[in-house]
Amino acid sequence: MTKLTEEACVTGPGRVHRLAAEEITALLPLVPQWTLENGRLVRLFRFGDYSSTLAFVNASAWISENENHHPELTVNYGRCQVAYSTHDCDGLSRNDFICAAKLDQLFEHQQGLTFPPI
Ligand SMILES: C[C@H](O)[C@H](O)[C@H]1CNC2=NC(N)=NC(=O)C2=N1
Repeated sequence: MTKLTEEACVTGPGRVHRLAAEEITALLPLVPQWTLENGRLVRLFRFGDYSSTLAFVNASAWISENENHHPELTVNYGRCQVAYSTHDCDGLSRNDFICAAKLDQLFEHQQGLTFPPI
């Protein structure tokens, strides 16, 4: 199996496979920080300040546009909840797990960045 972060989403009506429960169960360990909530794949990312939160939101938007796969975002000071589901199959698809893995990678990269005080 390839690494989820190295895969690209396959999108568009009729082109997306709706994952069965056992397929979801097999994929969840690959994104251990995410949980299933009301049929969506969800993770709460936390940040030290608002500008870091928005930096993540904007960087995640690049990934969403690049993959043509978009999450629900709930943004507050220091927090961004990301919730994936796939409208094209009215459930979860591999696209949700691919993008979740890419956001995990983005978050880890951002944590390693330090900016000089302005
Ligand atoms: C036509 C285009 O492929 C679809 O509208 C894309 C856009 N972004 C999407 N995002 C999500 N989460 N699910 C989709 O099914 C989806 N489909």
